[in-house]
Amino acid sequence: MEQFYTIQGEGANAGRAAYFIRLGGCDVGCHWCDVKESWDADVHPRLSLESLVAEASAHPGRNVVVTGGEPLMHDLGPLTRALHAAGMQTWMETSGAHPLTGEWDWICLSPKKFKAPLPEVLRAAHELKVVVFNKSDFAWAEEHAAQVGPDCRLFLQPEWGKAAQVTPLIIDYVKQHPQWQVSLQTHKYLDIP
Ligand SMILES: C[S@@+](CC[C@H](N)C(=O)[O-])C[C@H]1O[C@@H](n2cnc3c(N)ncnc32)[C@H](O)[C@@H]1O
Ligand SMILES: Nc1nc2[nH]cc(C(=O)O)c2c(=O)[nH]1
Ligand code: SF4
Ligand SMILES: [Mg+2]
Repeated sequence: MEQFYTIQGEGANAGRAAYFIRLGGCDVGCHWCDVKESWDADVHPRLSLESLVAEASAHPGRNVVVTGGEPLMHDLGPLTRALHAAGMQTWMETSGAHPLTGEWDWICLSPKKFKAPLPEVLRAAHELKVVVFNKSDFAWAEEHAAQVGPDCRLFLQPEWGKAAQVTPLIIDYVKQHPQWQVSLQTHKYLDIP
């Protein structure tokens, strides 16, 4: 759908330069999704692997975030092998609702109520990032934290439209449950892509 070089705004790698590849297509249907224009894969241009990897490599940063849409709706083996061959680090943003493909240096799993994450993605995640829309989401976050590996880092991120109401709840929760960290969508505050 689009490619851009920016700063990773969210989660464990927030603040680090990264080239984003946003793949079209998502069937999860989050009502608060901030990129609904990504959902229909057919309206976006198809690019060759070679041109995508060449564009990614043309920047000083070596980190590539593959996001979407839902990237795991595609077979990500060829893309991630080509990125690794070009010396790039491969990071993914996923809901985990489709089978895991690709070679990953960092997987950020953001599970959704609308289509459950698969156990194989929960086990492989380096980071669990739960979007908090209301107070019932803390118990739901803990259910998923119980299914990830022991080294997986845990983040709570306010849903953007509810940030004024839920951010104070997240702050209180993290103070009481310090295994969790706050994740903000810092790129929105910085007004960058
Ligand atoms: C647009 S999604 C694309 C990748 C994948 N489909 C997913 O949901 O993880 C990228 C990240 O943005 C988060 N996100 C999407 N809409 C949001 C919103 N309104 N507020 C906060 N986070 C949001 C998702 O949970 C995910 O962590
Ligand atoms: N700067 C920036 N950081 C991000 N982290 C995850 C994003 C995404 O949409 O997947 C995103 C995004 O869209 N922009
Ligand atoms: S899974 Fe990700 S891209 Fe799909 S609707 Fe939800 S937030 Fe948007
Ligand atoms: Mg985004």
